[in-house]
Amino acid sequence: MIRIAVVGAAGRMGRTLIQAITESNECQLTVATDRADSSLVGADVGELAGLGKMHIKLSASLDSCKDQFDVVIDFTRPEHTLNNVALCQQWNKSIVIGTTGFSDEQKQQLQDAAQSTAIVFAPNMSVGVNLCFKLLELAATVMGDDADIEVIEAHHRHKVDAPSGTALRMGEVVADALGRDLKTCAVYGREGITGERDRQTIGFETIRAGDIVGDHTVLFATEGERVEITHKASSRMTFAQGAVRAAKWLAKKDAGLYDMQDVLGLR
Ligand SMILES: NC(=O)C1=CN([C@@H]2O[C@H](COP(=O)(O)OP(=O)(O)OC[C@H]3O[C@@H](n4cnc5c(N)ncnc54)[C@H](OP(=O)(O)O)[C@@H]3O)[C@@H](O)[C@H]2O)C=CC1
Ligand SMILES: O=C(O)C1=N[C@H](C(=O)O)C[C@H](O)C1
Repeated sequence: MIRIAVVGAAGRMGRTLIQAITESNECQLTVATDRADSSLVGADVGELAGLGKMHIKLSASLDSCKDQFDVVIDFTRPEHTLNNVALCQQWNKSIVIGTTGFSDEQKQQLQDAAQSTAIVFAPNMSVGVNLCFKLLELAATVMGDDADIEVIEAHHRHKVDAPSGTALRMGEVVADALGRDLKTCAVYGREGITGERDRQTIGFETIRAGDIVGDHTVLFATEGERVEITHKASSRMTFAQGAVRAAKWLAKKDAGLYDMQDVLGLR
């Protein structure tokens, strides 16, 4: 049995992860934490996730539980994730990271930590989105520089980062396939007198509304036809099940920075 600690356990993904781990035969939830000042600390995490009593209390931090888990699953915020990575480094634990919104400097910190820690870091844990990354490579190669390329994403009103981590990764995949640097060719939203579109750019549009779980479309448009590659998540369970799959896979791995393409054998 792989013993799992879920951090951010009271959050949207945290609660879904508790459910997904409970449904897995090879994993066991042993630790769940959230903000130290949360009024939910001390609550039964099974009840938090709507599953009835599990007799595991929501803890204020990982410190007091370090002998009780093998792998951490973290869907929180970048600063908190980096703290948890430092603890995993110190205690020789593995970590699956779904958190998005990292700066380049923070991503470098993850890369550095992976010298001595096994990390799966992926902006989207669903099988479908990871399949789309492969389809995008092909579409970009075939449609090439003839196409105008736009990445459009929609998420719920509570999301705090934009564009989504998935949209940015989609942009990177397309840019890499076309030999472009996303840092210099990305255009984020448009307003006012923008001038005509530069074909070398990759545009990003963000929608935040209601309870949308996560929609992503990459549009390749030429004069005469359009190709659209779309993924729509209808339940957070798809991300949670992907994260549990990653935790099982990671438990047998040496230090390194991996993503869901590695976990799913798509590399
Ligand atoms: N890779 C993937 O497949 C997916 C990634 N995500 C990403 O996962 C992250 C979380 O999403 P979601 O679950 O919707 O967000 P939520 O805000 O619902 O959950 C985050 C949880 O982490 C807690 N938290 C945040 N900061 C700290 C901290 N410093 N110390 C302790 N606890 C903290 C929050 O507490 P509080 O509410 O008090 O701040 C909250 O309970 C986002 O970055 C999102 O983009 C989401 C879905 C899929
Ligand atoms: O915040 C979310 O909800 C999601 N975030 C991830 C992202 O930023 O790409 C993945 C998913 O689309 C849901």
